[in-house]
Amino acid sequence: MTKTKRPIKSKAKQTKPKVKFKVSKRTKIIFGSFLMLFAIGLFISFVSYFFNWQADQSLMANVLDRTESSNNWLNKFGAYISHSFIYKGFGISILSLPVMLFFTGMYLFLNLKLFKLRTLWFWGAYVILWFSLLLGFFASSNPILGGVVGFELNDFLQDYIGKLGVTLILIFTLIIYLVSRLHLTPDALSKSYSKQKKQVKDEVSEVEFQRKPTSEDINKEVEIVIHKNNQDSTKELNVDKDVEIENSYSEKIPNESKEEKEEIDTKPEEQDDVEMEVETTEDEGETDQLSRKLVEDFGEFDPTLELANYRFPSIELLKDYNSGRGITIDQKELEQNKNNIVDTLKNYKIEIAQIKATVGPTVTLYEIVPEAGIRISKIKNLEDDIALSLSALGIRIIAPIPGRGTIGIEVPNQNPSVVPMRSVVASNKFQNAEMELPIAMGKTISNETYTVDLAKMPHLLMAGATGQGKSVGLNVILTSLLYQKHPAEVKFILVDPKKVELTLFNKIERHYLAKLPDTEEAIITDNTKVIDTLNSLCIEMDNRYNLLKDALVRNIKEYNTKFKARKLNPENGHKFLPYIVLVVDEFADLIMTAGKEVETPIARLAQLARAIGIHLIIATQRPSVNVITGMIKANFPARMAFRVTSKIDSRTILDAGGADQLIGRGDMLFTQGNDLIRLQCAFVDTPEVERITDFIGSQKAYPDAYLLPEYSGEDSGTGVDNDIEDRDKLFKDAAEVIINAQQGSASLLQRKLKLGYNRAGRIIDQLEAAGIVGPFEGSKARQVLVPDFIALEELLKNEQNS
Ligand SMILES: Nc1ncnc2c1ncn2[C@@H]1O[C@H](COP(=O)(O)OP(=O)(O)OP(=O)(O)O)[C@@H](O)[C@H]1O
Repeated sequence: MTKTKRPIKSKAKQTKPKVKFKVSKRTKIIFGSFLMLFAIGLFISFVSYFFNWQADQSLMANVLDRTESSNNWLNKFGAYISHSFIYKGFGISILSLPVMLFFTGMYLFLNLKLFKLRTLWFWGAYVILWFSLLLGFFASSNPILGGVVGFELNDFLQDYIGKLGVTLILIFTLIIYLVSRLHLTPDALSKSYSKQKKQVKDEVSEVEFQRKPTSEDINKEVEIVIHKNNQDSTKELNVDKDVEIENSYSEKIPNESKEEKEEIDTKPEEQDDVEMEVETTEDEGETDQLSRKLVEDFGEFDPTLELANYRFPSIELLKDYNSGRGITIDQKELEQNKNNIVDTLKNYKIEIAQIKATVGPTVTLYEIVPEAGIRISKIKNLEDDIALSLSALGIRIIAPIPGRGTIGIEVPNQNPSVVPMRSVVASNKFQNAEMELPIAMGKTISNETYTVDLAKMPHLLMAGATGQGKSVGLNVILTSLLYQKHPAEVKFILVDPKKVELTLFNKIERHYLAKLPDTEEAIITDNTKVIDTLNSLCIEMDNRYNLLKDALVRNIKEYNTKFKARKLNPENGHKFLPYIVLVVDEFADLIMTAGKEVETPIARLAQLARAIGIHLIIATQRPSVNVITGMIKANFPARMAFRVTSKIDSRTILDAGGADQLIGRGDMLFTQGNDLIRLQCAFVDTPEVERITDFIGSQKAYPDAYLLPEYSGEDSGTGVDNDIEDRDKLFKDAAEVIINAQQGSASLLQRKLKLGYNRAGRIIDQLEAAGIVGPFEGSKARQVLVPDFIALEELLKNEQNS
């Protein structure tokens, strides 16, 4: 996308340089050197004027007389020009003029970009005028300090606003200069103070470190290295520390010096070549400069600022089901199972070389290494016999375990332990997860917390027979996100045809939920609303793609980074984009009632929405092929299967058996497209979710839920029908806005009346039908056919009468 866009942009600019660079390089060098020399001459004559100005006063009347001479180092010319600029002009502040001229000359001489001089000249003139006014105010008796301009200006101003007024003007204009030119805001001052303090501190501590590393330093070192590099030994520390210091050093400096470096790098190129490349860099330079300046002034854009005081729910809101008890290992049970497995296999003449057990929360994995020459398929076929001999449900044989070279037999524990949500949320793995949308799903068979990134999945299909843990699973996903993501960063769209499962999330509507404009409830329980919402989400997707295209980025992460760095202008429609997670409970129900109408937008979203941060989670009790169609399945690589009732269902959801042999209560199989992992889903109960949503709901919220674009069905939007009854409520307001601005555009209505794109478009159509705006004219705004409000009133009155 980037590659194709750039040439177009530069092509458009190709016409410009021809006009801009008409002055040849040679002319520039000649003119530049003239300016520099002239500036030097001017400076010399100004300086010498200060010593001779009184003597030269009398000379001014007959400058052209050859017999007269002046003490000015540039003789009569110097005396005359200095007199005009200093005495009759701006006083000593005019000394800046030769400096500015010199720089201009230098820029021309070196063929640098002249646009940078605009600021120099503007602020140079500002300084000259300000000093002239200041010196005219304080030193009016000495005419060469403030010059005639300074004196007269003071005189003029004092006649109207008095001395105090002039003083205030001087102070105010000084503030303007300090803030706008030197960026000296109180914030910046305190920042630079603390930065300097930190730098001094760092230097001191570095010196101390080099002199004599204390034990504390070494500890710190260990921490840092472990953080960066997971598998290191203490011996390597010193080496790593060096790397560390170097890294931080080179990380610290560049931000500013990078700029310089870039400039230095580009210089030689610029001198040699005035073609396209020069233009492109100039363009980028300008945007970069502007965004850098904005970031310097205001810092990076912080999407969480509107709810800056938002507090994340604390872990205390979750219950500790095991209250300190870990997984209990029943040695007797382990021994018994082992013997049973060995004996059963022996009955079929399968000798075992080695056996090892890993105890998980719900199942124990026995890994066996059979004697050489035993066929794996033979063991696989004994699944039922082993189950019988162990008299246990839910035995699963994994032959072989990928990557381990062993055969696994999963045997359910007699006393399975619950995996509390609290324990997974508190785990380091989840807390330090560097993921966009981290989810703490539960624990693996080896009792490790299992976290996944929803953004990477990118969509999840969830199935399980009734009562096997789907709703708990959905709550685990949602609460994981609530524990990690600020309301500005993620929004949920919840579809709950059962009307009971997700209602608790109603309380966080204005924090975390997204909904269609003009709807009361954010949680969707009505199937027709689902269709509207899905279509609206498709519009949101298209809008987001346009924004991404415009920003020349490939995905939402890059887009948001660019937006935070203030490189995207909000006035062009750019905004921080939160992730959107659509959760559909009971998908089968939806497909039964709405069929294709739901399937098409879901499939479309699933195919395209990953890059723009829309992720789908679909849960169903009945994973039959008419519910999870091929089209849907192909676009949902991540699957989460709780216990299902038949092998066929397991195949539909996982493309493999196994889900029918799970033991329920959160026991599940999870795949992201490759390996199947058996997990025990974390458990979060309704009262816990309620506590979390209460906690969030009691805090300050946004004025409304995140509004999705309006979608109003297929029959609206395009037809131009002048039916007064059917007109939008805001029709008249919209007409007034359009007439006031004399510009017929939907985006104007969107901005002024805060409408969705579709609604604004529909109103424009109605305005066209009513004869208030003209027809669509491509990229141009529509013509406004009504000149003023009186004409509008008349038109509307006539309509009503007719
Ligand atoms: N991860 C888990 N750990 C322990 N127990 C669980 C877990 N998940 C579910 N359970 C138990 O199973 C019960 C039913 O779970 P859940 O309500 O999630 O089922 P479901 O699949 O949503 O059923 P339905 O489709 O009928 O709504 C829970 O009340 C709980 O007792």
